Amino acid sequence: MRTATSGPPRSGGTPAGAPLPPGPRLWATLQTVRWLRSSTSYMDRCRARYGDMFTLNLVAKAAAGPAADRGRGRWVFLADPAHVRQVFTADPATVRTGDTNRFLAPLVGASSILLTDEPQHAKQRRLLLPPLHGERLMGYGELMSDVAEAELARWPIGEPFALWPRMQAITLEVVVRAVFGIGEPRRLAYVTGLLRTMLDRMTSPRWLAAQALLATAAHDRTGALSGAARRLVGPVDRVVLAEIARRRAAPDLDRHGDLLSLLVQAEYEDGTAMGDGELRDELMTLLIAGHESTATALAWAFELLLRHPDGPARLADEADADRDEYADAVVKETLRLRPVLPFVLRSLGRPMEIGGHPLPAGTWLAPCAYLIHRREDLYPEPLRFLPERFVGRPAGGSTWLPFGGGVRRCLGASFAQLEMRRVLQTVITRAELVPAETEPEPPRSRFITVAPSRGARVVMKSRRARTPRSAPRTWMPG
Ligand code: HEM
Repeated sequence: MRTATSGPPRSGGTPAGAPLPPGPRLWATLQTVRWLRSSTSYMDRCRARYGDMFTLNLVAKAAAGPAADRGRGRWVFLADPAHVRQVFTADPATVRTGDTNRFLAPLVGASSILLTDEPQHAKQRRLLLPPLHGERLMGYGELMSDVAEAELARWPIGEPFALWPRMQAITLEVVVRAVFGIGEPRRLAYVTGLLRTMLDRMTSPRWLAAQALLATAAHDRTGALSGAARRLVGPVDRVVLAEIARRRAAPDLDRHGDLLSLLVQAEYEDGTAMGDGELRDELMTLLIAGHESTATALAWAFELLLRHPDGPARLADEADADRDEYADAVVKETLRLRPVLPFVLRSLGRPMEIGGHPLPAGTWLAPCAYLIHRREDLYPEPLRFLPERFVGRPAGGSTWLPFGGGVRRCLGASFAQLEMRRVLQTVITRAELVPAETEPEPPRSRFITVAPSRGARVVMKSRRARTPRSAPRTWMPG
């Protein structure tokens, strides 16, 4: 076994022979074990040792599929905002994303927006973006508060429980209702139940281990499903395709406000519309991207806010006065300190020089929100949860990156922030919550997100009756 030393690693050599930025010289398997034990601590240690640009050699080839062969599991982490800006604003033919998301193909389907690159990706974004922004978005605010209200009524008083699964229930119901417009309770329970089962199985350690071992058999470049994946996704697929058929047959489609109805009517620039397969893939993408990440971010928001002196009281006071500034700051600070997706991935379609390092085509880059958010020069006392730093101050374009950036920036960023504000406001104004344990919860990696290790355990001391809102709330778009 080799030991960690500084300087350019031999193992960091590229197919073209140029050395990648420095990084640990351990075998890839050992680096992967350390990464799996705690990806965040490993990133912290590597940044302290190698600086703002370092290379990890991870056993990621199998999990990412054949397209990763060129990257060979070596990821160049970027923790300097100037380097990340350069990547996010680069020509899309040079900096690509589809290949790096290939491992999601069994779940989201080969034509998902997550897996395509320009020019197809831009066409898909033009269709998917409008229903998730502006006026349309505001229409979902009441739905979010109502779902949170109903969920809160089911929580026990005086007993410890984990908030994370409760947040998953809220965000799953919100996204299913927003996407499909299903309000009928039995059908809603059926659809959310199917999705929950699929997601729980696909993010279980057993499934992930099987994926890592069998990934190349599980899907090919076109994203064809393996038998195991098909058994898990099949029932959800059938429900999604049935909803698409129902919507296509609806005589009053233009009166529906749900995302599916809008997408069925949407047209590409050449006047064509999405086929059933494309619609299925985009809907699965929205359902999956739209629920787990928001639930985890909400669990972190409660875990951090409930330990912050005066935080809950200030958020409740402002909510009662129909003001959103502090809630918005809590959301931004939560996503700064605990970005649920700590980094994004890009692959180089052509050579590129970053920070004096010539990087050959095929290199994988990891613009790293987690490390940038912890820079003392950008955020004084970076390890403290201080929502006040965002009150009256907008988040910086290349210094606050929980939603990634450039042409791939999260399509649901505004939706997610609205949902986080509404759920926080509903719960904090209606319930007195305290942390169940005195020790703060450390981060723990789960699938591709980083969640509170104990699931954000709390005790609800009391619950209050609902107070009607006087007027629609104002809010700051993310
Ligand atoms: C707190 C919650 C969320 C977080 C932290 C989050 C984060 C992210 C990140 C980091 C990316 C990758 C961006 C990049 O590669 O530069 C992404 C992409 C995406 N997200 Fe989210 N997301 C959240 C919620 C949502 C919601 C609610 C939806 C939809 C309803 C959504 C839909 C998407 C889609 C469709 C993409 C792919 C965009 C593209 O490739 O063009 N996300 N998200």
